Amino acid sequence: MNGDTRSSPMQADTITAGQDVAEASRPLAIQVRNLDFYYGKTRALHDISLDFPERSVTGMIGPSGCGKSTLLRVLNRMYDLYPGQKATGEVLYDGQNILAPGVDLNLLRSRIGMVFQKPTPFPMSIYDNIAFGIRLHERVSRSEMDGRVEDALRRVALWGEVKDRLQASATAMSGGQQQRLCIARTIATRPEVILLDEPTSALDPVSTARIEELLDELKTEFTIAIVTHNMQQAARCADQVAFFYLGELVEVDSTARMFTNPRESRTQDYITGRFG
Ligand SMILES: Nc1ncnc2c1ncn2[C@@H]1O[C@H](COP(=O)(O)OP(=O)(O)OP(=O)(O)O)[C@@H](O)[C@H]1O
Repeated sequence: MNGDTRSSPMQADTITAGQDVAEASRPLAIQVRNLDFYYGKTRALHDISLDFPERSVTGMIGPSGCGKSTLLRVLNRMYDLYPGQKATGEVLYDGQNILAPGVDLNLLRSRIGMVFQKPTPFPMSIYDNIAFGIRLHERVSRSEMDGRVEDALRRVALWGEVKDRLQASATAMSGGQQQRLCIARTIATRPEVILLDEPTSALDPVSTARIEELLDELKTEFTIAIVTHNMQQAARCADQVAFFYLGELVEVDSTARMFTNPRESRTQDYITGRFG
């Protein structure tokens, strides 16, 4: 994994079954190939192959327990923190299979950042929440750090709200502010990919709308994968949508096609609310 991966050499020369041709013409940030995932002996993902085009939003939908979060946690090897969990197959990122031994996991997680369902600010100041991740990976001067913190907070439209209280505790912020802070913390380390696991499910509609607007801006620079239970959110935010069912990827296609003319009856049933 080297410095700038924005000009990834990977192209969608092999189009994953069902993947939309327009999406497939973009360079790819991540290619998942024949991925299986096990919690102990239980197989939670079955032979998943899915492309994540660069600088676009991939929405991951499906009923509870179908494996969406599991896949997200594979993409930055978060599962490695838990014994007994195992992934086989390939996840190609920056020309490398990140499931292989010897991958620098700290570096990987700084390149593929993650935002969780519940806002998880560290119990420290707003400033230090952002600075913490940067300090883990880089040595920067105080003035550069000030600039990086300001930039990250501006990107998530928080700067105006917090610039006069950067030393206040992050845990005293509202839920919506905390989630934007967590996104700022993630982008401050300059990742290429941002994984979001139901990032707005604990937020009110106004905070949700702000995060969705933010995603629209962030996708000009970052590759985004978002797990959501909210069909409207997937329709509003995603460029392509992947539908999972019982650990399998049923289909993936452009958002427009997925919500108007899905190929599979299971997808149709799910998006029209017949189950899940
Ligand atoms: N730590 C774990 N140990 C054992 N099985 C697990 C664990 N975490 C998840 N599973 C199982 O793996 C499957 C996929 O779970 P996962 O959380 O990925 O689904 P999901 O689609 O994200 O669900 P939800 O929408 O409810 O968050 C489920 O059958 C779940 O019970």
